[in-house]
Amino acid sequence: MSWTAGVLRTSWSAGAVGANFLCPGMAVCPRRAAGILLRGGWPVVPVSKMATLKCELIKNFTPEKVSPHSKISIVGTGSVGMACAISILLKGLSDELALVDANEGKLKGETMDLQHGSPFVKMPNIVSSTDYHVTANSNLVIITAGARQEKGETRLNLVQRNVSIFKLIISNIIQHSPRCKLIVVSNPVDILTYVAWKLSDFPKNRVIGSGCNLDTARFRFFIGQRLGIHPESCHGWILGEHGDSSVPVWSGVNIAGVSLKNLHSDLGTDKDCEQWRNVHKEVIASAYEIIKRKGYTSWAIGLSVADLAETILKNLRRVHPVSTIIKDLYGIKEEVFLSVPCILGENGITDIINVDLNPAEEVCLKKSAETLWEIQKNLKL
Ligand SMILES: NC(=O)C1=CN([C@@H]2O[C@H](COP(=O)(O)OP(=O)(O)OC[C@H]3O[C@@H](n4cnc5c(N)ncnc54)[C@H](O)[C@@H]3O)[C@@H](O)[C@H]2O)C=CC1
Ligand SMILES: CC(=O)C(=O)O
Repeated sequence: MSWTAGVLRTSWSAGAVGANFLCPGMAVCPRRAAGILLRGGWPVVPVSKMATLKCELIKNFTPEKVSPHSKISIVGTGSVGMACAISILLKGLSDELALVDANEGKLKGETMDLQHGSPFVKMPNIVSSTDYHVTANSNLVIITAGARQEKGETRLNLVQRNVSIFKLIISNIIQHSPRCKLIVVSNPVDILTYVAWKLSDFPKNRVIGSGCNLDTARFRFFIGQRLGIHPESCHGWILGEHGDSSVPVWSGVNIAGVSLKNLHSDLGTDKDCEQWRNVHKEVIASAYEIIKRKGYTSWAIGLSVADLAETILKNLRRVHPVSTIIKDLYGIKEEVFLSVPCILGENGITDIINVDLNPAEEVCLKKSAETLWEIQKNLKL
């Protein structure tokens, strides 16, 4: 591990270690460089001693130039960013993970803490810096930086503070990774995905909001709780705005292809004697409840973002409810981002699944779009 030129780095390949600990060219035979001292915050040790042991242990075949093939960067190392980081590390999704945050002390602490877990994960490099050069050539950049809700505060209330932060972040990301895919997580996520799309000038397929991926996970969890079935086997979708005006698609809820609506026609309506619509109310209340109790939400969003990252990096073409521009769908005329089921792969969002919404669901979606547009149209980007 080393802290040089503002980058905190771990690196295990022969060439990279040589380059980090010694000067270029020394990886082949560090013995020659006896007497040169290490730089950058580390104890000054005569290189000859360390190099001798390394030379005894390792016969280097070829100096290795390391360039990551599947690099993920996370901007914002707060509760959400670190939950994303650990979930990605545990899945072994990328060969380099870069972390950026404005708070240098916290960034260093979080990076060191993750690096010390390296023996238990299969990712060679964990790097971090307050400078975005550390994110260079990322395949995927995940943005979790910004203000979070206080107890009882709505997501939409965060918009102005986080738009200002995004102006700085997006210009830096596109400078260093002009071909990356972006996953926006910071709230209000649908509006900030629009902001990221506008500021980056990226094609729409490469700007993805985590959107209702989390709401849908919560929906499946609560359905599973009621039925005593693992959430993985409970199928159902929440679409629209992440959070308060999200839309549950009751007609699509099924277990093993058996439609719950066919079994119980009042499902999701106020006439329902079992009040299944409370499941959706619980989904909406979840974030407020968790924030009241622990101050923030983190684990479920981290796991759900890692699931999106896996689909993208492995080009799995799985379908996820993520936020994308839905102008001209469902009669929506404005440039708003809302969640619909999208096919994801190495090019980001390649296709959208046409969901047959009933008139009431379509009205709800349009209402969300209007609410978001009312805020978006006044944003100064
Ligand atoms: N879309 C979703 O489903 C969810 C979204 N969120 C949102 O994620 C965001 C982050 O939440 P937490 O991690 O709990 O907040 P946090 O306060 O723990 O972390 C935010 C981090 O952003 C950093 N930051 C602030 N300005 C920055 C800048 N200009 N450049 C780089 N870093 C900067 C801060 O130093 C801090 O480390 C919030 O907007 C929250 O509402 C949270 C949970 C779920
Ligand atoms: C905070 C937030 O957006 C959530 O947990 O749903």
